[in-house]
Amino acid sequence: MTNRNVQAMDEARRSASFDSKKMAEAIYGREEHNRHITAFQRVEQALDTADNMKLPPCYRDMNRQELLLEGLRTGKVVYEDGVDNNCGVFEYVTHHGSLANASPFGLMRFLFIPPVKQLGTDEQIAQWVPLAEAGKIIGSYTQTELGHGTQVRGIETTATFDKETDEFVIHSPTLSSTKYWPGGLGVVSTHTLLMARMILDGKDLGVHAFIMQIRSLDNFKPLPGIELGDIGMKMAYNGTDNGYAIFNHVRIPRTNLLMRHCQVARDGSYTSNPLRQKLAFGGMLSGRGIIARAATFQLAQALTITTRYSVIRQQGTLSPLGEPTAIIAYKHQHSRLLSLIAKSYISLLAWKSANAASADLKSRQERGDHSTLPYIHMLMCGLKAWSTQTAADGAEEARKMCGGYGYLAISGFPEIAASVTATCTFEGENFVAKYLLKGFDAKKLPADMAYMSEYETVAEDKEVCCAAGEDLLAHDALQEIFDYRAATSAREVHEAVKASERAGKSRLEAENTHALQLHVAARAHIERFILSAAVWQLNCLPAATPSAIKTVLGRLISLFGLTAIASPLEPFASSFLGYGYITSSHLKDMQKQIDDLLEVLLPDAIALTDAWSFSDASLASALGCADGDICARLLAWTRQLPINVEAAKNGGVFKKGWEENIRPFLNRDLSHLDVKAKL
Ligand SMILES: Cc1cc2nc3c(=O)[nH]c(=O)nc-3n(C[C@H](O)[C@H](O)[C@H](O)COP(=O)(O)OP(=O)(O)OC[C@H]3O[C@@H](n4cnc5c(N)ncnc54)[C@H](O)[C@@H]3O)c2cc1C
Repeated sequence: MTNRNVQAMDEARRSASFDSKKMAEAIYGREEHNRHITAFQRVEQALDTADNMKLPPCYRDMNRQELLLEGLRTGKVVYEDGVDNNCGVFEYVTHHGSLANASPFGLMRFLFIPPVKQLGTDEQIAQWVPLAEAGKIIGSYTQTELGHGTQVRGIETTATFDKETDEFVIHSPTLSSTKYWPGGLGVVSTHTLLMARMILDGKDLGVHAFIMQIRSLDNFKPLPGIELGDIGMKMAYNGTDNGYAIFNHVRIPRTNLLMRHCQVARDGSYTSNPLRQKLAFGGMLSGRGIIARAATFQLAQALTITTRYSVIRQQGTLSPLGEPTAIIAYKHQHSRLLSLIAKSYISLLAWKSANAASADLKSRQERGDHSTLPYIHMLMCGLKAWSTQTAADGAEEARKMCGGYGYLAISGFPEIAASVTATCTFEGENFVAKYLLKGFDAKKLPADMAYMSEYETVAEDKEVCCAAGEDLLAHDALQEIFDYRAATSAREVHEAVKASERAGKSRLEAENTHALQLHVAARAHIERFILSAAVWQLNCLPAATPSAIKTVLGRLISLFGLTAIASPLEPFASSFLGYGYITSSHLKDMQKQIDDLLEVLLPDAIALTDAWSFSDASLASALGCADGDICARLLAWTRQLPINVEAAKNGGVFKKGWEENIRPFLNRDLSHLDVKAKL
């Protein structure tokens, strides 16, 4: 008997205008794609998750401790796979494609080794990095305190230098200085990279980074003077032990201060690079890039599940003959789906450009050139903020598009949506707005803001976009519209801030007064980067890339640009309308182009999500299996749920519930009431 769902999926796959494997090679690079596939296969074999008719272990009933044990089991397999096969695929993601800090070992390559390399001297790097890379120690990153999250400068934990013993004394002086949140800190890590205020001769020199051993490597007990614990269940990330720590005058060697950019000598004298603070937080740049990329993958996972589900799920009809219609055919469904698919691709392309710029900064810094640091800092903050917000909103939207089934744990959505939303929270600062204001305050606009000089005035500028009809699909035309919005909104808010300052407000107060306009200006500046970066990446594809791939990527870029401006569902669309550059006639034309693009891209939907190459096991979704046999999987997994297995053993009776509550409920004595009910 042919399976209708499998057949529908086959047809949807065959309708594509391009080969999804070739697309995968275009977005990942051929070698990386192969490495990615084989690494996931190896790990899924080792974790016994390759058989997709079996309920994935993450859906077993588990309490806090069992969830952590499962996180340790899987995290260990994944970390060891990386070491044994010299493979970097799982350095930043888990076997489910979440950001690596969802695993107890995941902070090591993400937020322990990179800052050590960035802030440590050559000897310190040689001492600590090989130990961490080989998994001989387990590292975490300890910054956030009960009283201090976003505001890192407020950190209260102290590291006071004791000249007598050549040691720093680490101490939590107040309740609010309790370290709270660090991944891996609660019960797993042996060492942590600690952010604490350095006190030398009674003088507070601000926040510095230290390496600190926190547990004995022999019996694993917290070292004397250290209280450690797990912070309990979270919305997601329950396979790892976000923890708390309180330090009571704990001594560490002076040489555990990371000393590439600052030094404390044996006699207690302090020297530092004037750029120390900027360089100290430079380690965060790569972290932000990693977060942005991981959030993009999680959005792509959610969209893969929803697209597959939408192809086989039939409800209602569009046919005059009353034949059932797959929900993907409904415009409301596929317009949201394809706009989000476009965003996921554009997000990855933009990340590639930002990552290249960040790598360029790194090599410049090795030659002592830090000139592009402020720009890259702004770029990474802005991209991270945009990608994580887009992914969190998009994953939630994708969940809703699967109706009630998207609300099931075994759909995979609760974990994806709840874990990707955390990426908006950590590394949360947004420097873009301040950067724009500084740019205008400077004598000459920085290079990345130079495009703004083409739009010198705000109120008097009555330019109107000259593109119309199909010309609005052109990337150049869209770029001009994005540039115009970014320039005018930045210039306008700068003038507003200046006016508030002239009226007697401090800069901080003025910025707070105009915070919403600043937010729009920051988003506009980042989105114009994102658009230009995506176009750049498209133009940089190797000449051998099939033209069908280039065509579809070009369409996704147009769809991204047009929907940002003209879709009624886009929250920032109105920001394009200022100063009459875009008129109602443009909007009408754009909506027509969007409609046409949606029709032409619809047959490519499955191939576009296949190209991300997520294995069934990594999606862990009964709705998202590649073959489309969704009903079979839903039912098989549902039957294997521990509650149903347990009931089946007792003839279909959920025994504990029956004995403890249901039977007493049904049999309760109602003789004191005048109740006539009798079976
Ligand atoms: C899953 C997860 C993992 C984490 N892992 C780690 C880790 O490994 N190590 C670690 O050290 N920490 C970790 N954290 C902590 C994380 O870095 C903090 O939660 C984050 O920095 C935000 O701080 P907060 O929670 O104190 O929020 P707050 O700073 O209190 O922010 C609350 C709200 O106020 C707003 N706000 C705050 N200050 C300002 C301002 N100046 N201007 C405008 N708005 C403002 C914020 O935008 C937010 O909306 C983790 C957090 C999560 C959720």
